[in-house]
Amino acid sequence: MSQIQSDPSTHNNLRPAFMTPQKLLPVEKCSLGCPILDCCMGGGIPCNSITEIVAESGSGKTQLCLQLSLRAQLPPFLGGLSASSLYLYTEFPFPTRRLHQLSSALQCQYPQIFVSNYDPCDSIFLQSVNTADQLLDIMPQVESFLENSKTRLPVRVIVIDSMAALFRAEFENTASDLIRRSSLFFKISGKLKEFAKRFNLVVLVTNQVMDVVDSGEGLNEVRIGNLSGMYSSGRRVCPALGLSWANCVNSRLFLSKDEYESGLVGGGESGFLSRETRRRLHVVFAPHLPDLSCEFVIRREGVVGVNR
Ligand SMILES: Nc1ncnc2c1ncn2[C@@H]1O[C@H](COP(=O)(O)OP(=O)(O)OP(=O)(O)O)[C@@H](O)[C@H]1O
Repeated sequence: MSQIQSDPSTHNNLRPAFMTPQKLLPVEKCSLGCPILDCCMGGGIPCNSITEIVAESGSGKTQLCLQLSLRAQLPPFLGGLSASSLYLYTEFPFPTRRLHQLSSALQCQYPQIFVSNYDPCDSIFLQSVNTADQLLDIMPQVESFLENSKTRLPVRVIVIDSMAALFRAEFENTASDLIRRSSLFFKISGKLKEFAKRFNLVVLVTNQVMDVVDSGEGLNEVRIGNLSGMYSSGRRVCPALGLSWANCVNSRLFLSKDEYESGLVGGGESGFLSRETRRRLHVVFAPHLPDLSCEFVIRREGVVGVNR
C-alpha cells in the first residue's frame, strides 16, 4: 500500500512514495494541426490512453480520425509523433476519397516533409472489422503488428471508427446480452489500454449517440462528466454505448451540430432562408482537461476551429 507523506509546506511531499520522476513526465500529444482545437484539448490527443469522440452521424468524427492518422506522421516539432497509424474501420465503405483529399492538403502544407514520391496514405494501415468478437480476436495480430512491423514509421496510433457500430445490431436488451456486452467492453479496452501504455500509443475511438427520451418523470439518467446535458441538432442525446463503456475510456470529447437560419438569400418575396451548420467540440471528461469547448468547421483540408 502506498503511503502519503504529509508535509503541509510542500505539495511534492503529498505524492505517493512509489511515484517516480519518470511517471511525472508530460504526456506526449498528437496535434490536430489547428491551434484552436489543440488548445481545447490541452495540446492534442494524448498518448498512453484511450480518447473517445462521441457524436451523431455527420458530425465530423471520421474526419477527425483521418486527420489525426495523417498528422501523426509529422515530426514532433510540427506536432506529430513521426508515426504511422492502424485504422480499424467498422462502417463501410472506408472513406478513401476523403483520406486522399486530406492527404493531398497535408502534402501541400508540408512539401519539405512529404517529398514527391512519398504518399502519406501509405503510412495508414487499414483493417476492416465486422463484429466485437472479431475485434477481440484480432488483438494478438494487432500486438504483433505493433511489436514487429517493419513499417517506415513505427505504429503509434490506433483508430477504431466506429466502436458503437460493432455493438449496434448484435446485442439484445436482455440481461445475458448486457453482461456479454460489458464483458467485451472491458476485454477490448483492457487490451487497448495495455497497448497504449506499452507502445505509448494514441488510441482514438468513436461512439454514436442516441436520443434521450423523457419518460415524463424528468430526466434522471446518470450524468457523466461536466456537461449538464448533451444536445445536438436540437435534441437531447447520450452516448450509444452506455455507462460500462464510459468507464473504459480515459477522455471523452463530444461533437455537437446545430442548424441556424443565417440570412435571406435573394430578395423580396422570392428570397429564401439560408441555413448554416454550427459545430462545437466539447470536452466531456478528461483527467488532464478543464471544461472547454470550441466551434469548428469541416473543410476539404480538414477540421479547423473558429473564433466567433
Ligand atoms: N471535403 C469536405 N468539405 C466540407 N465538408 C465535408 C467534407 N467532407 C465531409 N464534410 C462534412 O463532414 C460531414 C461528415 O463528417 P463525418 O463523416 O466525419 O461524420 P461522422 O460523425 O463520422 O458521421 P458517421 O457517424 O455517419 O460516420 C458531412 O456531413 C459534411 O458536412
